[in-house]
Amino acid sequence: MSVLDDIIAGVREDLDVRRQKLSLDEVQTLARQAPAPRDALAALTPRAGGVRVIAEVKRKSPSKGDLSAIQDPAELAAAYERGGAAVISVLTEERRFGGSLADLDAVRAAVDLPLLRKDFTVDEYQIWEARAHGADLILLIVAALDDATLDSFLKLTERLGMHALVETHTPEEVERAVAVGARIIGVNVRNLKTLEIDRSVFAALAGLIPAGAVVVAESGVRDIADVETFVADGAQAVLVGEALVRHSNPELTVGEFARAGSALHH
Ligand SMILES: O=P(O)(O)OC[C@@H](O)[C@@H](O)c1c[nH]c2ccccc12
Repeated sequence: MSVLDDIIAGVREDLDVRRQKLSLDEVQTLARQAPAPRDALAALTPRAGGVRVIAEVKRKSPSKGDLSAIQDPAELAAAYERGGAAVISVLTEERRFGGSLADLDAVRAAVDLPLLRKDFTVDEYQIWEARAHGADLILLIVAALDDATLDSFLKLTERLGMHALVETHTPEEVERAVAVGARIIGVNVRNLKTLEIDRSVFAALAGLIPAGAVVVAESGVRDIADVETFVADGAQAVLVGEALVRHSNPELTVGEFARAGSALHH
């Protein structure tokens, strides 16, 4: 069983527990009562001379273990916002990433930016749940979904006024993302089946993404030089977790990353 399969098995178990407490019907009602979604696509659409930063609240990961004892996710997200993040990502997967919907709620209450609920979406319930908790963007990992499911999840997401970051790691997955009409396409340079990072995957795949879709480089950003490389290879946005949560001044670092991209356009 790959790491991805293993993570998804846990996600499904945890989801069954939540569904016992709150039915799909009840979550749908909460989603319909939630304040209107913010436009994550607009927030990620490139401006002249700048890379958009999606700054992630990430406590731990299966590859690295504990990353940061984040005492106050709301305070961290507020620092990201002050630093110039375009979107805040909040991991909600519990077992491997130490996240929760409580973290998402805390961040929602603290910032005005669009929020990405970062999880392994394998059930329609999670999409309604994301909206009920104030998310504006969800993650759809192509490797975890068949074509029909990917298509129906993307349609439901957009019907609820949200957008999807459609994550890929191979040329075939980019093709599948494009085929369902994804408007925000991420290239994760970490292979979720082996957890290995290969930054060269970004350049190889970015060129396959048609103009009109927002191109996001995900994972493996260590420093300004990495941001510059991804931007030079076609990234319009970068998704950064570890480098921000480990830094003593995340606000400053978000700003540096956002500017690192823009320097290349002058
Ligand atoms: O911490 P990093 O290397 O900056 O990576 C952030 C983000 O890309 C990573 O958390 C991620 C990308 N795709 C995912 C899918 C599930 C969980 C996590 C992820």
